[in-house]
Amino acid sequence: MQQILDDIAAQMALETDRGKVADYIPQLAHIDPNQFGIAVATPDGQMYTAGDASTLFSIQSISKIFTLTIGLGKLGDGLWTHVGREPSGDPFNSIVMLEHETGRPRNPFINAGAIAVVDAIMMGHEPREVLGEILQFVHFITDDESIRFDHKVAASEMEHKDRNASLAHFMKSFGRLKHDVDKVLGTYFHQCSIAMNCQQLASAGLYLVSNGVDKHSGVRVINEHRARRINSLMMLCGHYDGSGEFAYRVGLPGKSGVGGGILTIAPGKGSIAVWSPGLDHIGNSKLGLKALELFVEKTGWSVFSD
Ligand SMILES: NC(=O)CC[C@H](N)C(=O)O
Repeated sequence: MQQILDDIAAQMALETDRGKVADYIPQLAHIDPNQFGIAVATPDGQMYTAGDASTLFSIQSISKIFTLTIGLGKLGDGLWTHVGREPSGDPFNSIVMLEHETGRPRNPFINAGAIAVVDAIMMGHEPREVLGEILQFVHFITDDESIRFDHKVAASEMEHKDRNASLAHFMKSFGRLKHDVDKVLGTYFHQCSIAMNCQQLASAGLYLVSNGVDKHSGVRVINEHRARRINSLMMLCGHYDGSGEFAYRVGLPGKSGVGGGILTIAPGKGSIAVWSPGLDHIGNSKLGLKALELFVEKTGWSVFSD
């Protein structure tokens, strides 16, 4: 495994077409695109890394896996009255379907859906309390209390909130959001601003590798059928309108973020985190996708092969 990761990192270092760093969040625009990291965590407690696997980056939409898990834990299947579970085929920040579907977002991984999930888990509480709960959850699944929000990134998103604010107000106009829009957005932007490195992220994914149980601690994080369903949603919706391409090229549940990270789950085998800040035209990490495609070719880790 170590050799495989070293080979991938060496190959990625030679790539010249690295995509474009997200600049609609100004705080992310200055990040050096010449970085690449990969980490693999396995249920037996091993961690393999290569490249910039210990450099912190903004996990952005990868955090939507964690709020979905929390939402399912709190509301059970009641969560599905707030958000659907169908792929959208549209960009992550699209508003078009909301009008036809009475303000109920297609799935929890597009921005509108993640905002609806945040509103659902707030349950009358203040952003600070909800954020405390989200961070505590991340500390719990990583067993790492050093993980923090990046307040500068969150503030930068709040300053340029127009698109997400439009989504939120539009949903509220259909009576879909219960809380004050700015409070929901503030919570959502902070959740997206969590800074983690590939090692921490790979370790965070382990509960989805082992049917909802964190094998490190032996603690059950979520029940088995919910873990399976989160993986299904990641496979179908985790890369927005690039989900089909990701399934075709990688064949594993994965969730990307505009910080350039991708968390990928190989059920029963391991959790793979990759990071390279340059994005493709859809907003998914360009080298991240390439590296995962290589990884799956070399390891045979795919839900479509045994
Ligand atoms: N795809 C993403 O990672 C998008 C998340 C980002 N915080 C946004 O709302 O635009």
